[in-house]
Order: sequence, then C-alpha cells, then structure tokens
Amino acid sequence: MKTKNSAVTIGTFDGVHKGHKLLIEKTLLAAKKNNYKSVVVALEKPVRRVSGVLSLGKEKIAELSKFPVDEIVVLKVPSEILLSEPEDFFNNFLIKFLNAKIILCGQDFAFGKNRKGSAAWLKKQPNIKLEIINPLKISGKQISSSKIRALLERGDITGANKMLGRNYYFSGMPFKDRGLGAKLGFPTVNLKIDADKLLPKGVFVSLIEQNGKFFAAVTNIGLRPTFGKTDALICETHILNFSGIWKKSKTTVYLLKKLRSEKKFKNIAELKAQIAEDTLKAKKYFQIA
Ligand SMILES: Cc1cc2nc3c(=O)[nH]c(=O)nc-3n(C[C@H](O)[C@H](O)[C@H](O)COP(=O)(O)O)c2cc1C
Ligand SMILES: Nc1ncnc2c1ncn2[C@@H]1O[C@H](COP(=O)(O)OP(=O)(O)O)[C@@H](O)[C@H]1O
Repeated sequence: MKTKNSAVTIGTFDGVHKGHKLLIEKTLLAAKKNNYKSVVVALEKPVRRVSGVLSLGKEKIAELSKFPVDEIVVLKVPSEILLSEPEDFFNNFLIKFLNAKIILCGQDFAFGKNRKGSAAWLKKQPNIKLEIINPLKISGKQISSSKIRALLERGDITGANKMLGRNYYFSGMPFKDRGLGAKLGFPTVNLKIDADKLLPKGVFVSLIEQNGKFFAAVTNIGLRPTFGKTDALICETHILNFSGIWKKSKTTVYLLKKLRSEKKFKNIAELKAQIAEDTLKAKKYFQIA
C-alpha cells in the first residue's frame, strides 16, 4: 500500500531551538496546505564531534513531540543510510519510504557520504519541492546549535536560553555524596548526568523538578576546588526553603541565570559566606524571603 505523501524536514535538531521551531512550523503549514502528512527526520546526535550535546536522544524526542507532527523518525548516528550515496538516501528513504513531496531544511544541511547530499544537490532532484529556510536571527545574530553550545561554554545561560526559546535543562539520578553539604549548612542534591550532555560551569539560579513539582534553587556546576578538586564536573543543587528528603528518582534542573563563576576559597567559612550570598541573590530573583 502506498503511504500518504509527506512534507519532510530533516536535521540534527540539537537543542530544538527557535530556528528549529520555525522550520517545523513551516513543515506543518506545508503539510496542511497540501493535505500531506508532516514528518520530522532527526539525527539522533550530531554527525561531527561536539564538546557536548544540547539535547540527549530522549530529550530531543520529548521536545519534538511538543509539535503536532504526524511522524518523528530518528536516525541512528552513524547509520548505513546516512553514510550511503545521497542517491540511495534520497530514493530509498525520502521518496520510497516517506513519500516525500516537499523537503524543508536549513541552508547548511547535508546528508550522505562526504556530505554530498547538500541543499544545492537536493534542488537538482526531480519530483520534489525544496524549501530552504534562512537562519532565524535574534538581535541580528543567527541562531544555531553551535552558537548555543559556544554560549553555554562561556557560561552565558541568558544568551543560550534566548536562542533556545526555553530554559536549558538536564536530568539525572540523585546520588549520595560525602555529606559535607549538610554540615556546611547547605545540603545539596547531586545529580549523575550523561557524559554526552553539555554542562555550563558556574553558580546559577535554577529550578529543580521531580514528578512534575518545581522548586526554586541554586545550582553549582564545577570541580569544587575548595574541598579537593574533583576529576569530573559535579552538579549540585541547594533547594531554597526546603528541608525534606529528596527522593532518588529522576530529577531535572533548569538553569535561569548565572550568578558567578566557581572559585577556590581560602577556608570553609569564606565558602559558606559566599553560598549564603548566592542563596540570598536567588531568593531575590524569585522574590521569596
Ligand atoms: C550555590 C553553591 C555554590 C558553590 N560554590 C562553590 C565554589 O565557588 N567553590 C567551591 O569550591 N565549591 C562550591 N560549592 C560546592 C561546595 O563546596 C559543596 O556543596 C560542598 O563541597 C558539599 O559537598 P558534598 O556534596 O560532598 O556534600 C558550591 C555549592 C553550592 C550549593
Ligand atoms: N534545601 C535542601 N536542598 C537540597 N537537599 C536537601 C535540602 N534539605 C534537605 N536536603 C536533603 O539532603 C541531602 C543532601 O545532603 P548533603 O549533606 O549535601 O549530602 P551529599 O553529600 O549527598 O551532597 C539531599 O539529598 C536531600 O535529601
């Protein structure tokens, strides 16, 4: 049986940012106008090595599922289909499998061996309409996943959130650490986060969520240099006005604003005073006492 014709958008969609949103909305519109089904083809992760991803596979699917698209297809990276000649990908996957009639993509999208299947290449193929979407700009700056990654690496969470059109988040399971936080007067929820996820360093105003419940908080992402530097980045969150027990189930942290960079303090008293100040600033941000 022949499946319904489709309007297809293809991309890596790392972060599912505001530019991606525009691309998906245009795909939905094209599908509606022509009575086609709407399809998003997303690469599981960037083909080229990156310092960390904005969205892990599951997060990407969750973000893409917020749009009323008919179908989401996730392609493994690397996969045979992505490494094949662009003709194979085009004929077997896009035309025969998806019945694509319209393809929408960003200027720089390319698939197939040696990135031969570029937008220019697609334009030359018969029986297909190609719509290239110009990159969306914010205050004159082009939105892109690599730009957002660079902003996060600089700790510019405000800039990154603007381009994402949402607050940057990450999830993990809480784990028990050395118990120093409570002794310090600031207990923290420590999260184990997938090593592929990009984490900005610093102290942030944040929201912490578990089972749909959100709490105002402060989060430190760093190496804790004052207490004997750790090898890998640690992520710890002190919840404002909370003194219960945080359950050992999936927890998500949303970063709202950077307060400062992490630093090595001369002694515990100085670190304690600084965390007290961070906490006060976060309370002011949320307008809570
Ligand atoms: C808001 C906040 C800011 C922090 N800032 C720093 C910092 O600048 N330098 C540092 O060495 N540790 C910092 N820490 C980490 C503390 O050293 C950490 O909470 C303490 O070591 C507790 O460790 P534990 O998880 O083993 O109990 C910060 C923690 C929080 C919650
Ligand atoms: N305000 C709070 N913010 C974060 N965790 C809190 C808070 N109040 C109580 N807790 C509890 O304290 C635990 C962390 O205590 P802490 O001494 O920092 O231990 P750890 O060494 O595991 O970081 C949390 O897992 C949580 O159950």
